[in-house]
Parts: sequence; structure tokens; C-alpha cells
Amino acid sequence: MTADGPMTADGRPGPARPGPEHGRLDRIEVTGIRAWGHHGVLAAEKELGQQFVVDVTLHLWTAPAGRTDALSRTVDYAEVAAAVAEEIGGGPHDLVETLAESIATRILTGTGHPLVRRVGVRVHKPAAPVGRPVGDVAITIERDAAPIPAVLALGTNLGDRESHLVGALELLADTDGIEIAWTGPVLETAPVGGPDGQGTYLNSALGVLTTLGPFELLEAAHRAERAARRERLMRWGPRTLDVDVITYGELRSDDEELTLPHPRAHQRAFVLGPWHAARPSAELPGHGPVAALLAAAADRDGLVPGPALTGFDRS
Ligand SMILES: Nc1ncnc2c1ncn2[C@@H]1O[C@H](COP(=O)(O)OP(=O)(O)OP(=O)(O)O)[C@@H](O)[C@H]1O
Ligand SMILES: Nc1nc2c(c(=O)[nH]1)N=C(CO)CN2
Repeated sequence: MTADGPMTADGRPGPARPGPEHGRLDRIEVTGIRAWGHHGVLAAEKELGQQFVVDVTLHLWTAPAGRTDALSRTVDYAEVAAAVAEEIGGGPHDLVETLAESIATRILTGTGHPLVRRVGVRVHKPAAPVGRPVGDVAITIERDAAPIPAVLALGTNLGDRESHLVGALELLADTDGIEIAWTGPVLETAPVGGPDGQGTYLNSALGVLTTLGPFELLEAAHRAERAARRERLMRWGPRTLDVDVITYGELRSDDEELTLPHPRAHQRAFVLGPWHAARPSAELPGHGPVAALLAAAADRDGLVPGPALTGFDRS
């Protein structure tokens, strides 16, 4: 097994490859969702209504749910079907194009958000008044979810710390679906917690725009840790590289594998300091302005400027 092989950072079996970072998402399909709607250009269609049938394809990474059997780590297809039926019953719109678009938007920004990264919608209007017998009228569209802004925190206090940070930034920047939006400065910070006598840390923070789902982003973070040969020997012990997901849009999650925002970020000057330096008006969802959190953090006096490293200069 190589450091980059199919294992999670703590040595458990990881997702079968190819995974989301290889551009291939899984698909959940719900077909034949039937409901009465009043869409159509003709007045009679709006007045009487007719049956519409919709098929949806949800593109998402399902390995976290498949591994743990947890519905909270995937999209509930019953909720999707209910949302689609509601959209069919809404409007009315003149065009099937508009109905398909409204269903795609509802899934990408509502029911399926943020796990569903792409959706396919096929709307059938089998009784459409075409003026002659036809088998069906259907439209198919495919739409991508908007990229999500996320914040990652990096820390290292073992081995060649500078190389670990530069390597992590390069690996993340090269990951499909991750675009680096900004980087914080590198700060040298006193260790917080863990065993006595461990070395000082270099910490930084990154802002990314990502088309990956939250678990896929965590997997990319773990991949960077594996590339630095991260070992988990003791809690808060020395480490070659730690990459934490601090925020993923406004998402709140109490899943122990991915708690969002990161459950200790609001107390940590070594996370808030580099973030604040790059984005002074940032807010941590559920906790308020990063500036105020930084001013109140117990470890705020343990930060000093670190080395100027390649890449960590994009604010
Ligand atoms: N927001 C998150 N970012 C990164 N890991 C998380 C997050 N939420 C939960 N985890 C889980 O925490 C577990 C332990 O992570 P890790 O070993 O990096 O902790 P740590 O860096 O020693 O401590 P801390 O979590 O206090 O930073 C991981 O297996 C991961 O699944
Ligand atoms: N200064 C500093 N202290 C820490 C850090 C860190 O990155 N920097 N990470 C920890 C666990 O993630 C625990 N303590």
C-alpha cells in the first residue's frame, strides 16, 4: 500500500478508486416521479392540467454513506421525490424547459445541497397537445452545483516543516475540483495541548473554491496528510502535517468524521490568526467574526511571523 493508496489517514480502508477526485461521481437515479401539473403555453393546459413524469439523476460521492450505512451522509431519495412532485405542482410555467430548470435548481440549492454536485433532470409530458399522436415529449438537462467556498487549516511541527506546507499547498492546488482562492501567511506558533516538549508549529490557512462535496474535500485533506507520511500516535501529538476542514460554505454538521465548522477552530489562534491576516472581515459560521474570536483566543500571544514560503502569498 503506498502513502497515496486507498486507505484513510488513520489506516482504515478508504474508498475504492477511482473516487471523486478522479472526476467520477456515483449516481442515484429516481425515475417515473408522477404528479399533476398545469404547465403549458395553451390556456387549456393551465386550466385543466395534465400528468408530468420526471426522472432525476443525482451525482454525488456515496462512499461515506456506503461505508457507514448512515443516511445523513447521502441524499434522501424520498425527499428528492417529494421536492420534485412539489415543483411539478408549482408554477405554472409555460415551458417544460422552465419546469426542468426549477427542479434542477431546487435539488442543487435545496434538497440535495451540498452533497449533490451535479443533477440530471428529464421531464416527460406524455399527454402534450402536439396536434397529432406522439409517444412522448421529453426534455433532458444536466446542471452543476456552484463551487463552495471552504477554509482549510494547515499545521506541522515534525520533520521538514516548510516542505510539508509547500507540498500540501501544491497537492491541493493540483486536485481536480479545488481552486486556491487565497492563502494566509505562515505563522510560527507555540504548541497547544498534547505532550510537553514538542516542537513549535508552522501554521497557515487556505481559502478554496471547490466543486467537491464536503467528504471529498476531507479526503483530499487526508491525501495531503498521507503524502507527508502523517502518523497518528497520540492525540495532539507532533505531526508532519495536519490538514483540517474549518468551514465548508455555511454547512453545519455534527458527524464525528466531519464536524463543521471544525469543533475547536473558534478557540484556536493558530487557525484564526492566518485566516484573519488573509481575510480580516471573515466570519466563522455559528461563532461570529474571526477578528473577535482571535482577540479572545487563549493562545493568541503564541503567534509570531513564520518563513515566507512559496505560494503562501496569495491574499
Ligand atoms: N472538520 C474536520 N476536519 C478534519 N477532520 C475532522 C473534522 N471533523 C472531524 N474530523 C475527524 O477528526 C479525526 C481526527 O483528526 P486529526 O487526527 O487530524 O485530529 P487532530 O488534528 O489531532 O485534533 P483536532 O481535531 O483537535 O485538530 C479525523 O479522522 C476526522 O475524520
Ligand atoms: N500551535 C499549534 N498547536 C496545535 C496544533 C497546531 O496546528 N498548532 N494542532 C493541534 C491539533 O490539530 C494541537 N495543537
